[in-house]
Amino acid sequence: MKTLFTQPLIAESFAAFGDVLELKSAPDKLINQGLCGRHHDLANLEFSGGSAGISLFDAEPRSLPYKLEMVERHPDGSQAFIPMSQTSFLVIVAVDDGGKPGIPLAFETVPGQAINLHRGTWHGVLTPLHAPGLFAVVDRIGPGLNLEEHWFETPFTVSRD
Ligand SMILES: NC(=O)N[C@@H](O)C(=O)O
Ligand code: NI
Repeated sequence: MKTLFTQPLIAESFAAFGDVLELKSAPDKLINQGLCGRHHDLANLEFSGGSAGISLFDAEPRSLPYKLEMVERHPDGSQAFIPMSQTSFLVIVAVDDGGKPGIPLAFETVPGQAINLHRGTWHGVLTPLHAPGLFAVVDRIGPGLNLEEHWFETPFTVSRD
């Protein structure tokens, strides 16, 4: 099996695939009598032919090295994974190469980071690395499957080093 080595999740490296949700160096605006900093409008959300929904995913934590067998994509909408606890998780994405995913990239988040996958981005399913694997997920609610899967002929091994 080919090995994919994880890299830290950095907004610039991830920009082609999605948005990294994290605090800026300073808030865009102070609100609530100055007691809250608003870090404003951090993600590009799309819900073609449907509407935005918020769900809770209670996912089993995985560990590295991780066997990556498939990726999927949602042609009609974006999908955000927002941890409900200060934990890190694994983010797998891949470019599209003529309707199939290219060689995936593996990112590890740090606590305090969340992601929003752009509409149609090939990605691994939600993959916590620690318990609790509780996430809020913002994605499209609407008609149709909005899901395309790709199972690799040979799985990849995802490793930290
Ligand atoms: N299928 C589902 O709701 N979740 C996946 O889209 C995923 O990316 O985890
Ligand atoms: Ni998904």
